[in-house]
Amino acid sequence: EPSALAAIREAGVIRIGTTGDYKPFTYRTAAGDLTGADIDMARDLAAHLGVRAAFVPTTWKTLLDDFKAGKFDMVVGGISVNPARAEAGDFSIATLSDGKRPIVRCADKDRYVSLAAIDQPSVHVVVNPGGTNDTFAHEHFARAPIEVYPDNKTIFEEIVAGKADVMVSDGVEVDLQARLHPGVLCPAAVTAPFTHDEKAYLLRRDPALKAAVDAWLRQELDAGGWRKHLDAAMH
Ligand SMILES: O=C(O)C(=O)C[C@]1(C(=O)O)C=C[C@@H](O)C=C1
Repeated sequence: EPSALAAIREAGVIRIGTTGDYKPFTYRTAAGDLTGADIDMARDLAAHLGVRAAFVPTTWKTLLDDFKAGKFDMVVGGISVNPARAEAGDFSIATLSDGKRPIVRCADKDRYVSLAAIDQPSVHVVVNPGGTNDTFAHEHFARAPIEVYPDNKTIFEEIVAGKADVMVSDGVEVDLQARLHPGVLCPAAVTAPFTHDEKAYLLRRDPALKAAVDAWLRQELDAGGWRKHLDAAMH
């Protein structure tokens, strides 16, 4: 059986799974265009490999099954490294380190600053299903009601509208959504993030593919290519 990298080169295309619902990493606009820092990176990688990038839609709930079913060669878009994913494929070197923090209405920013303060029967936690936020919420909140909300593009409006009080999510997303909702949504004033997570690309298991992606990514990280795409997507 040829290596995944050889198959990609042979086909002239790399198939990239992505959810398209997670700014600043992967976001499908109303016009249908995919944008985001990891989308830009995936396009650059395809160009570097001399192949076409074919994006394949997936969801946080189905991402791992779709990957295992062979629907794509890699997965991008704010993907946290976790054991279940690492068992199914290879992770690239990390693009960034992040951690989960609460985002709340600004009036509550000094209130929901610990897991204990959030985990109360009167506090409504909202979570998008299928990703690491979902796992985190169900592991840490036993008393607070958890609302599973299916659309990560509009989930923050639940907090704005007062239908939910807290979402615990990746720091990069918390900071961006606070910026997109000025004076309305704020990062809670925690002293430290609740978790430490690495973001990386999930690759079909193949030493040649991992070597090629890591060498290219090392270069992008060192030369500022990644930073440029991330900064652009944060504005
Ligand atoms: O599953 C992951 O790796 C993620 O980090 C994705 C995840 C999540 O945990 O739900 C992170 C933040 C976004 O709000 C949407 C998806």
